[in-house]
Amino acid sequence: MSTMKIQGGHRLYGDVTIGGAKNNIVALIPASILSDTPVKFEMVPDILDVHNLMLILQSMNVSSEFSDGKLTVNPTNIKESRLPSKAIKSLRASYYFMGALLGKFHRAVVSFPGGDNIGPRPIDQHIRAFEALGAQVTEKNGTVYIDATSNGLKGGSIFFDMVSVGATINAILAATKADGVTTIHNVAKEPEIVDIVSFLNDMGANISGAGTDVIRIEGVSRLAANHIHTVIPDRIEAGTYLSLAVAVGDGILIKNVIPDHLQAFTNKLSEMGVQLEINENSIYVPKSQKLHGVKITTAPFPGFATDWQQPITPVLLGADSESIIKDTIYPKRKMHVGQLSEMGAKIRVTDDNLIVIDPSDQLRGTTVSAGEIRAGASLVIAGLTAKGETIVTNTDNILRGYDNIVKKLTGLHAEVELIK
Ligand SMILES: CC(=O)N[C@H]1[C@@H](OP(=O)(O)OP(=O)(O)OC[C@H]2O[C@@H](n3ccc(=O)[nH]c3=O)[C@H](O)[C@@H]2O)O[C@H](CO)[C@@H](O)[C@@H]1O
Ligand SMILES: C=C(OP(=O)(O)O)C(=O)O
Repeated sequence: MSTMKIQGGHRLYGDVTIGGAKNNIVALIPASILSDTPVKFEMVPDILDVHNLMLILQSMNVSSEFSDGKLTVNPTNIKESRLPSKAIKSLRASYYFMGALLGKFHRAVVSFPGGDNIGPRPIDQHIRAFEALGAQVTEKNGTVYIDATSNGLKGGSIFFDMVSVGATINAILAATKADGVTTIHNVAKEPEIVDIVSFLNDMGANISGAGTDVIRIEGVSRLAANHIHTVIPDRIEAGTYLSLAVAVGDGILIKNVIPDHLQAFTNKLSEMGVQLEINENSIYVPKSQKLHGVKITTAPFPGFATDWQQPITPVLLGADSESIIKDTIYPKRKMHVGQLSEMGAKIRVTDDNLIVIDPSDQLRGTTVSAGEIRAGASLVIAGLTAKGETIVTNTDNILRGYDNIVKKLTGLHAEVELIK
């Protein structure tokens, strides 16, 4: 595990370019095994999740090459094989191989995924989707066995109990090559879902309704990549740099963003009193003046993302009144709270799982641990605002999903160092 050393208390300035979205590429890579030809992506973030997905591909005899933000995946010699459980457990999105392998071979054997420690993360809705398509699903010793080889994979109707990004994408991956028509109700509408559908349709899939509550899929037998697919900008990384810019910036331009994907976040910043300059694909954050406390309730897209609640917390510590965060998606997602308290933040969790943030004096640097990716982002921003040195341990959790973070921070004149 690596460690990050931060010398806090300096104002930051300049510009930063947002990379491709983690939650987009981690679905696109498993989806690429459905193709009958090599697939190319650009604007691929250099994050540990991508490298671990490449290891999983390799175990299936799928070659991949990654350099300079360009990734090629060649699934033409794919073989069914045992997937490496260490890599599978290193990230959440390895569960997309369930849907992708089911679509490709009509069966899949995949261990339970890993990912962030943010409270219970069941996969019952994914399983419900596979069963609705005719698969039999069993679980033994932490491994999920999904099999539709006896009667084939057939289109069906899927009704989700709750809106789930992962279950929606897994259902799409499985149904794309199933026999007949599938309708999926109560689906997630995140931009990453709209993009994966556009990637699959571009290869010959027949999927409509992405971005609405119901997706309809007419199965096809062959997919072939015709174009290089560009990964969409990471709206969570953008929210992280927006937070940093408000917390400690003297004028920061955030480039390569889709402002529409950020509306819930930028609206909250405006409500706090931040005067953002929102352009077509960039946002300028001037030095902030007085900030007001706000109430935040996380929700599925287009609501305020759960993945933003921790990065925005150090900004709320600098407000002139109390703020309250209610995470409806992951009510127990609070790994940053104790660590921020160690730095002197006035922050607490109530019995009913609200995070209450009071105006706090200047934080002080100390050693804290990045319990998960967004808690880690929160601590990095806090460390940049704090007096003295902050050591963030367990930074592999941050490197799972933040592209070139040290380079980007030093580009903004931060004093940050990664110790491997
Ligand atoms: C790789 C990826 O894209 N990760 C994102 C994805 O995770 P992920 O896809 O795992 O999250 P979901 O959208 O599935 O989870 C939403 C809610 O549904 C619940 N649920 C989900 C599936 C299921 O079968 N049963 C069930 O009860 C979850 O516990 C959670 O409370 O969406 C989350 C919510 O926006 C984000 O925080 C993650 O960054
Ligand atoms: C929860 C997250 O990631 P994952 O689903 O990959 O664990 C996240 O990106 O904030």
